[in-house]
Amino acid sequence: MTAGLSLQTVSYAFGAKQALRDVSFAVEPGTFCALLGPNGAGKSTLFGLLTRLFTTGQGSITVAGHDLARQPRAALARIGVVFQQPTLDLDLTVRRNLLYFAALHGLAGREAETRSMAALDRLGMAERAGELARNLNGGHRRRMEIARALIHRPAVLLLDEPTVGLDAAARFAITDHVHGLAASGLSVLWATHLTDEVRPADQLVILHRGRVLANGTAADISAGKPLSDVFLAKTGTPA
Ligand SMILES: Nc1ncnc2c1ncn2[C@@H]1O[C@H](COP(=O)(O)OP(=O)(O)OP(=O)(O)O)[C@@H](O)[C@H]1O
Repeated sequence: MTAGLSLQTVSYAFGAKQALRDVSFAVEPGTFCALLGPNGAGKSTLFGLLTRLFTTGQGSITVAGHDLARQPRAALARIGVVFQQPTLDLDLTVRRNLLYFAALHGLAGREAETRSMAALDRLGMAERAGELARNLNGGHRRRMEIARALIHRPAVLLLDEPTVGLDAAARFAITDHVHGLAASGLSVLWATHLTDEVRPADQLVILHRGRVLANGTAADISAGKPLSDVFLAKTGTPA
């Protein structure tokens, strides 16, 4: 069992539509894992299961050693999530947004303040703490959401296509920051359909039609070829 994230033979169906089939992989602490799949591959369904938006009786998921079905509170307490759709209060300052989230985790006073500022600092956002969220550009709003997801000190960070809608510079900055978070010990699961967000040393899980087609380091899977070519060959779909 890993201290990070582990899935064993996880399946899920929406009625007759099988969205995930026997999905198994683990993300160790200190690892950036890119979950690469075309639209409809099952990435959002997987995130729904990891956050208990849905539950399944097929297979098991553990987070930092806690079984998600049997110890959901303990498991969810170790997960930080950045959803595809932004969920910020634009009329509050950056700092207030984080403090509200800290309160949801039972943190208040100086502890909440210290953790919020530390999380902002990790994302290079400390000097923006007093600004209204509305006045930030898309990249900085995303960074703020990532900072917010770190306040309760999760072991596992989930990000569902976090760079959608951002320009190239903001995409690069965020990808870089999150690689840094993985290097500092987090297990990061980063869902994307963009091969250029994956680095050779990253763990790569290719998901297609609900199945894991490959799981290894990106360098091993691409074997010297462009990852987009490998992806096309494996899935029949351009990345
Ligand atoms: N509520 C639902 N009811 C029925 N089928 C669904 C539902 N949600 C998703 N699906 C189907 O399950 C499969 C996996 O969808 P999912 O949204 O998880 O893929 P995805 O990889 O996240 O794609 P995207 O990048 O478009 O969000 C798809 O075939 C999709 O049509």
